[in-house]
Amino acid sequence: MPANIKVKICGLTRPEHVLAAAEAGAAYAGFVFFAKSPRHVGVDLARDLALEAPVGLAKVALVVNADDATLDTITARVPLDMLQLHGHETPERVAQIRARYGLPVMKAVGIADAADLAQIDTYGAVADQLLIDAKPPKDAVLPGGNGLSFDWRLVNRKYWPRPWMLAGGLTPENVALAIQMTGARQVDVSSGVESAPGVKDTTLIRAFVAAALR
Ligand SMILES: O=C(O)c1ccccc1NCC(=O)[C@H](O)[C@H](O)COP(=O)(O)O
Repeated sequence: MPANIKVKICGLTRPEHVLAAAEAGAAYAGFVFFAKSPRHVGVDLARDLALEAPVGLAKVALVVNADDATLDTITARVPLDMLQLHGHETPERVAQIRARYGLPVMKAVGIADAADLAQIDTYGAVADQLLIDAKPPKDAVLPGGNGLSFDWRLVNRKYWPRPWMLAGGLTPENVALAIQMTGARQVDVSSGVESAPGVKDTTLIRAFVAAALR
């Protein structure tokens, strides 16, 4: 029986790509609120995209070390189903955000080697979900969305009580193998469904979701 995989397409900036993700069978759409990102959306655009998203597509706001004022504005204006914290938020800050906004929180953890896996337990105690992503290079401008993968063997056959999503360098070509090697039940992609940084590609979105769900 095919596994019930959930797919998140992150960094969406255009309504046709939100629709393509939903029609292909993605479960989550991610909107990036990070000014240095080529995928950055302001609150007004994110609101329009979220309002046009088909019912059933969960809308996720990705923020990086956001303060309360920023989160107050985003959550007041954009209809959301989840917050994704992709910076250096402490476990205390994760718990605070979760309590303040009443939305499920997914905390990103960057993995380069086995020592990094401890974060999964630390943040698993306070977050609703975890995004297990490649650790960005030291000089990277972006803390995520760099199209880099980590050694999937690090998470092979591991069990964590919180739902988690595999991310980092996934593509239509490698996502099936990544799922098979890690046992992930959820996958997240950004660069791998783009024709250029920040430019999503409908054909690649469809191919990625099909490969993940097959
Ligand atoms: O995508 C961005 O521009 C971004 C900016 C700042 C923080 C995180 C960002 N993306 C994180 C994601 O959720 C990505 O989907 C995830 O890191 C995987 O990215 P990729 O390797 O490009 O598929």
